[in-house]
Amino acid sequence: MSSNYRLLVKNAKQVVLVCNNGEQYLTKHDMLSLCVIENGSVVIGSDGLIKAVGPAETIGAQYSDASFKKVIDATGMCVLPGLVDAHTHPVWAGDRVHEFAMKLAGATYMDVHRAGGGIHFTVEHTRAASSSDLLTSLSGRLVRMQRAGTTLVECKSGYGLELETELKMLKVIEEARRILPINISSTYCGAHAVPKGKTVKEATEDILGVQLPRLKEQMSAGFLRVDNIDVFCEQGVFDLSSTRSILKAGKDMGLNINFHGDELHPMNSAQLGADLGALAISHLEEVTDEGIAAMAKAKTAAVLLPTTAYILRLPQPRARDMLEAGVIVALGSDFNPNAYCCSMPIVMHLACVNMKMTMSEALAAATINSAYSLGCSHTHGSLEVNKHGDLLILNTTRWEHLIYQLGGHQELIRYVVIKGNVVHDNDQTMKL
Ligand SMILES: N=CN[C@@H](CCC(=O)O)C(=O)O
Ligand SMILES: [Zn+2]
Repeated sequence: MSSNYRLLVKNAKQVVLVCNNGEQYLTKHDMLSLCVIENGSVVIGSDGLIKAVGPAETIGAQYSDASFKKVIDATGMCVLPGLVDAHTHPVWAGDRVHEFAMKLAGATYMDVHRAGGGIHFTVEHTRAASSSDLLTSLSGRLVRMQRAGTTLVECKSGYGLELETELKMLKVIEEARRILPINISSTYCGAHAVPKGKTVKEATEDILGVQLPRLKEQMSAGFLRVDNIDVFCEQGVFDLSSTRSILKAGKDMGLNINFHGDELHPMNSAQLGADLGALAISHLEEVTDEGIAAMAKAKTAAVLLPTTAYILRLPQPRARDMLEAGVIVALGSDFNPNAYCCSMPIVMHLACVNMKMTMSEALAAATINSAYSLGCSHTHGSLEVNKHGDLLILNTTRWEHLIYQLGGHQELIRYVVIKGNVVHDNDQTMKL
């Protein structure tokens, strides 16, 4: 074997594959015993795809004649798949640190929203911002996520609420996709709030009659690639019937349904999503038993967002009930001006402590299941041959340290690799 390969990661103390049978998602007990190789190596080809992963000795013998552009000796270190952040709102101008103070003093999310703050505050600032300023701040946020181990991230629009700004945001996401190594799944979220001065009916008509047709044109012309459609289905935002018509129209355009539901009130969003064949529903703090059963049956992923309940002091999503019912549970940071968190390791920690998930469940949720929620688990979310060579190398001998050491990821993550290229090399890591 003498062809050229991009990367060899050799002799790692642990290589966490997550799964190794081409599973598209994991549920129930399969989330409890992840596939881990002790003393393993990984080979990534010049196309950025994984060519081999297995015991270090076997790989060493098989590839003894091969040449590699880069070799990383991972002795005493752990390798795991790049993390997948299944829910973020990273394109915006104007932070909301002042609202954080209001919420700490007792205001609820909806108190702030109804008073014209919250999403409305961000919409005003994002409408006024230039594309280049939005791209600069988006890039900084994505680099921060990447340093914390995220290699695939879902990015929503949704702070425009009218055609021009929604398109501006989606184009900024498209540009980030072009210039940055991180993988992006792009989501149109024009129904993130009812714009000031409009009724739900008028906002829905604008989305159906103006925004979606224009988006379709832009996509067909190859100017934009959008993967998912989202709606905030909530009391005082989009009701069940407007949500249904918007999601259905998006699906007819070929977009995956992936929306906000059952967050602050039980809306039967889970049942609606299951009925429409949604790939994912996020939040679900108020999901009912019927909603959980419907999602398990329809294989609609539940994207749980531990930062939301933490920051807003809401009841925690019922992760254990969902896991026991066989729902495909995924995780997201929900990065947005309300929940300013770029770190999936912190999200996994919160999921374990506050939502009672095990560390294995949290890692499966933040890799293969998050990839499934974005329709990408055939290419991402585990270390298997022919998948993308996206991985993390931790300066520790057990992978669980990434979750255990709250906020310790900056010291633990030595390398972040995307398609076999090192995109982050932190030689300040410490064995702690
Ligand atoms: N709940 C709706 N949307 C976001 C919050 C967005 C914002 O407050 O700007 C969420 O997922 O938490
Ligand atoms: Zn959200």
